[in-house]
Amino acid sequence: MLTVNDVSKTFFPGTVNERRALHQLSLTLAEGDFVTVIGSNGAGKSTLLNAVSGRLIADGGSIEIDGKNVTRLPDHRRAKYVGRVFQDPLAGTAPNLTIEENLSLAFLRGRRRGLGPGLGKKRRVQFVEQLSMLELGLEDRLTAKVGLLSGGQRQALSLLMAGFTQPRIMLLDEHTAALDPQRAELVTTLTQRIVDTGGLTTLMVTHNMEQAIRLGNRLIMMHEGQIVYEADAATKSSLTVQDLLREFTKIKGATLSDQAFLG
Ligand SMILES: Nc1ncnc2c1ncn2[C@@H]1O[C@H](COP(=O)(O)OP(=O)(O)OP(=O)(O)O)[C@@H](O)[C@H]1O
Repeated sequence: MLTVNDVSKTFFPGTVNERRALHQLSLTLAEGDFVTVIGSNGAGKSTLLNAVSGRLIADGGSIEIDGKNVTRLPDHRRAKYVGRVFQDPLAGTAPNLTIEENLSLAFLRGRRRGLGPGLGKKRRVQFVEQLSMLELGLEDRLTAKVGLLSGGQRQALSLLMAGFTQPRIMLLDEHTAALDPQRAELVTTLTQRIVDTGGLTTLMVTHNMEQAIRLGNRLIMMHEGQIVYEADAATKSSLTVQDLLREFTKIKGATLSDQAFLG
């Protein structure tokens, strides 16, 4: 489903600001895999997601989604394959548009743009159905401006929108990190539900090790642009936060950033 083969990315090469963000990284996700990604600050987690989404073009290596080589495709040409939710609840939705207009945009993503055809009666019924799944009462507020929603509600909506068109790959980039613990838990539960319902192939970056263990069927740990530890489904089912900390201390000089530990 997703093949990242030997991908490298260096920012400002040959200058004093040179930063090697990804170093010959390879990763393969089968259909329906849900891989959680942890690692130190600056390990290259977001760069990996950016390389997959096309926001950044890798310097070397190749990326295939569903057997199609997308390595050189810019993000707007990968949009129909990729759903993404960012850390910032403001990033995934348009505040001045209503809930149903935002959903329409998501629905039309990767197709011809325009709000008109998105707002038919049939589609509205579908929106209500999808919103009900969030259990936040948003289905009764279709014409409310999204800017009026709380961070957690917006993030739940972003998640729904990202999963709406059954993307071939779902990218979640610390999407619960900016929320208070209660809302983060809600969005985590919704994530599991939306991924399960759609059978979505997913890469999720998190700084919360407990969440990384609880969600998904595989886990990877990154450090300095490489995957330094990987747990398959069998290993992950009995993995503990202590195990992960132990793995991490094997990497000399590194400190694993973990929100759960930072409180
Ligand atoms: N647009 C950019 N321009 C220059 N350097 C960048 C850029 N994006 C990332 N980097 C650098 O690349 C490295 C990897 O960054 P990245 O954001 O991928 O790490 P991360 O694992 O997501 O970190 P964090 O957990 O802190 O978000 C870092 O050294 C970072 O400073």
